[in-house]
Amino acid sequence: MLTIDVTKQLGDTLLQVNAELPTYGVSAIFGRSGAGKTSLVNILGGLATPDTGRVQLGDRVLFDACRRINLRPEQRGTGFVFQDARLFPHYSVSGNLNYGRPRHPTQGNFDTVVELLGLEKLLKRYPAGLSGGEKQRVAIGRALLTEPELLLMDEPLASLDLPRKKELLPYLQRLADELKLPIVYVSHSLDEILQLADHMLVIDNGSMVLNGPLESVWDSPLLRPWQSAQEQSSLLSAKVVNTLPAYEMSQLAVADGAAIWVNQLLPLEGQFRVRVHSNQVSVCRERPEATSIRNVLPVKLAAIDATDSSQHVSLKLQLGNKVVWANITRWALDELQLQLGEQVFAQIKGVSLSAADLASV
Ligand SMILES: Nc1ncnc2c1ncn2[C@@H]1O[C@H](COP(=O)(O)OP(=O)(O)OP(=O)(O)O)[C@@H](O)[C@H]1O
Repeated sequence: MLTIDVTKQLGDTLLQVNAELPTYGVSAIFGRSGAGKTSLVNILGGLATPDTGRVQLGDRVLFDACRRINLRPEQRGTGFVFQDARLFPHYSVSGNLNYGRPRHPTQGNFDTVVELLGLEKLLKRYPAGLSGGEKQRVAIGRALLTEPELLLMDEPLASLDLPRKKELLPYLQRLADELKLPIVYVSHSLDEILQLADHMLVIDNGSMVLNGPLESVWDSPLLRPWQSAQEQSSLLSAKVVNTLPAYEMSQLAVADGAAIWVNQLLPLEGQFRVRVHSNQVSVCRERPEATSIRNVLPVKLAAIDATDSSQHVSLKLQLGNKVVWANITRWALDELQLQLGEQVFAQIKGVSLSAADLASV
């Protein structure tokens, strides 16, 4: 576990976080601009000192105010990747990668990292001739080659334009899948978090609001204020149980006895997280016949929540042991006279589930 129990006064904002993060996979730190995300990762890496509290990675105490322990950044075994790559301009890519490596590096590690980040062809080049995405790959490689026990990434995609973001994301996914190294990943993009994270900590105005496995945090009503109506969604873990190659469709089992079709051809047995946009879910009292919609699922109406729009409500639909949210108009709610606990049918358009809504796990 990475145990964080700290406070720090930041101007008018009091940063106050008491959380445990897993020591595997990617833990996202999410929040608005100015929430305290960077201050928190700086505390983890030893670049900022908390006023009170403790930070412990496994059985190593990195900071303890009471015991006056405060390991220096280089003693903590943490690698840093910032928004901007911060490469040394006068060193080649190879020189940058070798900077900060341990005196007795793990054999084969250099080649593994170079391969993982696709840096083979860049080794002799200099930072001035690299694209933003290439520079970030070198910065990530340099951080990994210090052989850290924890990798801290502070919005590594933030300074890149959309095509570069798309180019770098698969490398980050590979890192997340292949490295046995905990990664703390700061982001204000739920799209990025969906693709990369297993765990999520949400900070608002310095205070921790949510912390837990991605699906449970995603499902929390407390996350709603961060999502516009278009962004509201449910996250379901799912296994591919059937495919129709001729139509490039795959069926994912999302809950006990419930499966949905998506318009992507995915590997059988593959494990995915699928995001279902609440605006793409509608409800019917009776099972529709002869419909073009591929996904018609029996669900139970568990709650009717107000939204920040006077025209819409959010329906919490129990699908086996999972939850799917649907946004419908108040008009439809009144006309259908839906009752809590009632069984209805949820319709989800298969074509509404794009590649960006699927993340392999
Ligand atoms: N050393 C400091 N002294 C005073 N105020 C600070 C200090 N460091 C940060 N702050 C303030 O604390 C708040 C949190 O800053 P921080 O950079 O951690 O937020 P953030 O969530 O990373 O924001 P962004 O997403 O914009 O990078 C901000 O209001 C910032 O102005």
